Amino acid sequence: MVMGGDFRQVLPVIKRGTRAQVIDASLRMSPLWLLTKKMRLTTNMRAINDPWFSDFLLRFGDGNEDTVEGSFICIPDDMTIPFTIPENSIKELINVIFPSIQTNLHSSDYIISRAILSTTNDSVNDINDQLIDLFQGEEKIYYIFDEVEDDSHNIYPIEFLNSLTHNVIDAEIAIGQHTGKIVFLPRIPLCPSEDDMFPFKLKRKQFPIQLSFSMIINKAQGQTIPHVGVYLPNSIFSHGQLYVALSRGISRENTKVLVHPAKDFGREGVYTSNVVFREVLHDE
Ligand SMILES: Nc1ncnc2c1ncn2[C@@H]1O[C@H](COP(=O)(O)OP(=O)(O)OP(=O)(O)O)[C@@H](O)[C@H]1O
Repeated sequence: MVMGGDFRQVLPVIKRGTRAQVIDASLRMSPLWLLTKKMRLTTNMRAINDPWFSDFLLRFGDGNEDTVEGSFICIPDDMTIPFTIPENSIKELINVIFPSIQTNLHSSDYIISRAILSTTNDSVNDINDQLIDLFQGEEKIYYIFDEVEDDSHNIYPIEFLNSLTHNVIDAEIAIGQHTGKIVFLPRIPLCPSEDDMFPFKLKRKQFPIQLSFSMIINKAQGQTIPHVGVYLPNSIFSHGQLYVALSRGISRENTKVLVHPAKDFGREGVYTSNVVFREVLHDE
């Protein structure tokens, strides 16, 4: 069996887990780790043309970058969007990552090579809303359809009748091995699983799609984003989050960070927190 990974990146999520529990769940702590033959990939192919950027990623990913107050690292000025007031700064970040968007709305090459990453669904939704508002054209509403599983009485609710008008979305695949293919996306039933929010099981029929001009950092893991914006309205809170966000980029020039509000340490530069659990990186 061949496994691949980078312990500088975010670790498996343990709900409400302590640092010790999160570390304990890592493969690094498994007895299997000692029996594994390790091979190291040492060249960052994604950022091959920007050695400074590769080194910077490794420095703070390994927890070796100089810090202030234990965990705050300095982001070089040219990689930052100055924070003024929230609305203006976010607009500026959007303009830098999605320049001339009005003339590129229909270019899939343009759209798939850029994204803004953030920490919470709220900020992601806010940025997605601002970007989708820039698209012109007729708005169509596609209703979701909620039902309680095994509820046989509520057979034809209004939402269901509504759903008959637009049954599928026809879409063109923009990325990956099926690029260019036209596909029909139907609604599929989704059941919110883990959280026992309700005493019954809710089934929601909806289109399995999501705007992705902006996405949360964990969702971006594994992707290459040539023009990446990172919006940090609050501090990074887990191991490897800042590293995953910034290492999606290919160069210092095309990676922009907006920290809100930037913590003032009475010195030049924009500082943001970086969490590194050194125990998973080094045999200690
Ligand atoms: N040998 C190579 N030659 C040229 N480009 C490469 C090579 N290996 C990887 N790349 C490019 O580098 C980028 C990152 O590759 P890949 O997604 O496989 O890395 P990864 O280790 O999974 O990264 P991460 O874990 O950070 O997401 C991709 O754009 C890929 O095309």
